[in-house]
Amino acid sequence: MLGVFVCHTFRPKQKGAVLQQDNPPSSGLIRRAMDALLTTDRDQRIRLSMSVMAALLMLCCIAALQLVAAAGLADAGHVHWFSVVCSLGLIAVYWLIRSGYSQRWEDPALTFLQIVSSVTCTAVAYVIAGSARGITLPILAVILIFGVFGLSPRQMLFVLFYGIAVFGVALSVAQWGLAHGSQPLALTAAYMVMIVVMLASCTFINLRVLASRKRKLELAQAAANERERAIRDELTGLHNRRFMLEIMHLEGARVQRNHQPLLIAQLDLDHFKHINDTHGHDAGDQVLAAFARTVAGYIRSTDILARWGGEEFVLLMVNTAADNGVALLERVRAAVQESVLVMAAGASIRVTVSIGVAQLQTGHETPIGLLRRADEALYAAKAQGRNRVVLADQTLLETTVATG
Ligand SMILES: Nc1nc2c(ncn2[C@@H]2O[C@H](COP(=O)(O)OP(=O)(O)OP(=O)(O)O)[C@@H](O)[C@H]2O)c(=O)[nH]1
Repeated sequence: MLGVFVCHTFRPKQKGAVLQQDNPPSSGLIRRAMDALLTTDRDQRIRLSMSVMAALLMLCCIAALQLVAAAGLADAGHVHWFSVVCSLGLIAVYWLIRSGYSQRWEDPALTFLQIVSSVTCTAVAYVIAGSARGITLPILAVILIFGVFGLSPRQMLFVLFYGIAVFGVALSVAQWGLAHGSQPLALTAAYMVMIVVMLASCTFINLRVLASRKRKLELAQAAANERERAIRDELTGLHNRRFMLEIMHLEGARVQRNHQPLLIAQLDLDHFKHINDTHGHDAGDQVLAAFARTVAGYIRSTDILARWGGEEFVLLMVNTAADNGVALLERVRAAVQESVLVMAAGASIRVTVSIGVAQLQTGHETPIGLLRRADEALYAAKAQGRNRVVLADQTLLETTVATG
């Protein structure tokens, strides 16, 4: 039963036809029943499966108490009421999660509520279980194991102190409050010691587990930050040469496989040395950053722009035909020509850009070969007077777009 429950609880959302055919005929029925019980929503399914597992555990506890009562060791009336109240509690928790009502709260899985109420029920079970009260200790242990992985450190600390308090009361009631329940005080003390040990150990493990989970997250975050730093250009915020080389190889292989057009453009600011010499290096930096923003505002989200180095940029345009790419680059060129960067000191700086662009030749051309042709086209653009777009392979486009 539990095996079926676990298999169907964590099954993938979609199953292929082949897999479904391989299943025995009853599996469809079981799956439908599981879907009805746990829903098909992945998050809800996890929450409900945990609460159903906790409920099965509590039902085992109830069954054990019923056996104890049947053996005449516990008051049947008390056990009866305990069973009814616990069952109603389990149904209420299941309903709150299944209906989606619990999603209004911070903890939609109701883990904390379930663990605190389970600890309370176990303490009550200790009181009413008579001389068989020892059976409640393993139940408490299993409940606490759920807490180790499901509670925050603060919640777990609450459970620690609450557990000590509620079991302290339960042990006192069982020891001194019930005429039929008394046992040697030393045995009660031994129970209390074991309960405190269990609660404290589980709290310790919870803190360790969460600390290592946090450390793992921090390491993953640090690795992600490091990776981001390694592929970003600090000045412009664009991707850098290293990233562009990686992407060029990946995209190059992909488009060759899928026979899609791929364009690479090299963009180089004109007479940038003059800007540095006239306005200073800081002003040059601001021009580079402003240029990056201008170009980024014109390209599509699927295009990738990177700073290749110095005042040189590379733009990769996937699935783009030569005429469309050249038209876009022409708009970029015009926008750069139009924009004016006003410096704090009052000086206004204008720049122009020369652009060489090439389309990947189907067959065996590598992205590096493509880049070389784009670079040659850029050289041609510079040679023809700058501030223009030159396409490497003129047969792809009737005319080279050239403006002065
Ligand atoms: N401010 C600034 N300048 C840089 C940076 N990287 C490179 N440069 C400068 O960019 C200038 C590039 O000069 P050149 O290669 O002669 O090119 P150019 O002056 O743009 O001339 P053409 O490309 O032929 O139009 C050099 O003066 C570099 O020092 C940077 O990060 N910031």
